[in-house]
Amino acid sequence: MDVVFIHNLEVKTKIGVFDWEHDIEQKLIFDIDMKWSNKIPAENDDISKALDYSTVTDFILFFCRSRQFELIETLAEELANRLMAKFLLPWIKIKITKPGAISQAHVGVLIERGTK
Ligand SMILES: Nc1nc2c(c(=O)[nH]1)N=C([C@H](O)[C@@H](O)CO)CN2
Repeated sequence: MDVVFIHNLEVKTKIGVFDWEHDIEQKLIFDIDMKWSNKIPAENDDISKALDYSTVTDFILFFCRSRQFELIETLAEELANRLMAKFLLPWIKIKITKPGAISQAHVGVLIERGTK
């Protein structure tokens, strides 16, 4: 399976279940893998046939700035739905890490949607 990935994407957004989190921005780190056939873009050396990771990144940044959730689970689910619909992705894996949440650990969620 071919993949286009965006790893270690840092985004500042309003996220969290507690009242004190509702008005501040916190850092999240996204690791995203998207199934995409890279053979045809490679054969044609043509960005229009590729899954453009710059365009996808811009969409993620826009989405995170325009929406607010309590759970990172909800953010992951909504983002997966939106990315699959907009870019016609058959499969996506999204990992979101919330580095400031617990000082002693890395915590977050990982979801996989679609058909591998
Ligand atoms: N599974 C989850 N657990 C927790 C979340 C979450 O989004 N998913 N969020 C919080 C708080 O917002 C926390 O990050 C504040 O530091 C707690 N647990």
